[in-house]
Amino acid sequence: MTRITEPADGPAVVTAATAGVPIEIDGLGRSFGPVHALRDVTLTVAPGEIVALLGPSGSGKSTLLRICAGLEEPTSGDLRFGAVSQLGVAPHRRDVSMVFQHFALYPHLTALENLTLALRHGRGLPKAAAVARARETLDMLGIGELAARRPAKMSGGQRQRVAIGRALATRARVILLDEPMSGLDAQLRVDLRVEIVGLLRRLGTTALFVTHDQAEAMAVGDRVAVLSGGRLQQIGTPDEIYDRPATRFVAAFIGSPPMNVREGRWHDGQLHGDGFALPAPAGATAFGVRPEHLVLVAAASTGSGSVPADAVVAPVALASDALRVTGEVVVSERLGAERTVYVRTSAGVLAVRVDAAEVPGVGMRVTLRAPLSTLTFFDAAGARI
Ligand SMILES: Nc1ncnc2c1ncn2[C@@H]1O[C@H](COP(=O)(O)OP(=O)(O)OP(=O)(O)O)[C@@H](O)[C@H]1O
Repeated sequence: MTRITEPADGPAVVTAATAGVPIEIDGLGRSFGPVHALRDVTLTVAPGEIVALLGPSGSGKSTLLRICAGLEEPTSGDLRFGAVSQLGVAPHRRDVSMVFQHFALYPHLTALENLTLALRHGRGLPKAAAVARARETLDMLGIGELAARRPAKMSGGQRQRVAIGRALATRARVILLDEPMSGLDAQLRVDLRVEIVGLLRRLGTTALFVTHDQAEAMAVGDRVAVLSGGRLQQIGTPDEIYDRPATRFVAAFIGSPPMNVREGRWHDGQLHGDGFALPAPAGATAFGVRPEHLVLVAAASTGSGSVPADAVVAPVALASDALRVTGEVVVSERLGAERTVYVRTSAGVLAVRVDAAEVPGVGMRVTLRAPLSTLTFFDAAGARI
């Protein structure tokens, strides 16, 4: 049960959590004619857990969310909230609340009235209780001063805060958020996501959060579910998804820039490709290496002769290097404390993450190295070996 207390020195706060129910998505499929929007998706969300649904456009994220909301029926599989199947249960009979990409606030109502209406009609609260809950929720979101304002007189960020407030105010045990912050500017998105996560945690609501922004998914989700072509590629904590991608798709989708992936042919214990040959497990058809695992060593040729190959001292013993390619720096991008350097090698253009203090200039000849322990191998079906 959620409990509200009123501290002497501030707005009401929710002190107890665990209001959420578990969600079991069990072999869900959804076809639209020949289009398989979802294929055999199975995942469980724990009570109070936030799972981010991440994938490119058309991967099935919204369809999965709409099935959870009851706006769409699956073609196969089951959906349970707290062990109770929701198939055939009308949206308004499900204990869910949804936040859409577009605010969908009533334009003729103030912020307070928008929330109050949802609580009176959606949850059947008596007027006084609905107004009190609405005010408290606006305060929790730091927008109490907007209570009397209509949507037309709010900024986009304020409108979306009110829309999120309306969904959270209902205290539904499942909250579904469909790209709730797209359309807002970058800084506002970061601020708002911190607030949303904080609120969801305080309320203990089970949440599914759809986004195609991987940084947002990794920041918001206790776990991230990566979808591609209607299939669940992997579900795991942000660390698991990043450090141990289950498939080649996840490896190349997560990370900025993502993992460098190169194809080859395996024989005699090695993966052979254009410009490389590596010791590799049997069945490997591709290897991947994260940009931060490549060690960049200057190998420039100057007018007076060669610079020593290890002019930039690398903390990796040469003998253990599985990968060693040479090339030329083609782009160098400064990103805060780090720099991403793109190097054209015989194995194609590889992205390398270096400390911003290291400045390999464009046109510089460099060697890239990586020990075997940092390489990931994939089989012909794209699964990690
Ligand atoms: N009502 C529909 N009728 C026909 N096809 C549909 C319908 N809804 C979704 N689809 C198709 O199902 C697939 C998945 O769509 P969905 O909207 O779930 O993807 P998404 O990952 O949410 O994409 P986006 O990030 O662009 O919103 C797409 O190929 C889409 O065209």
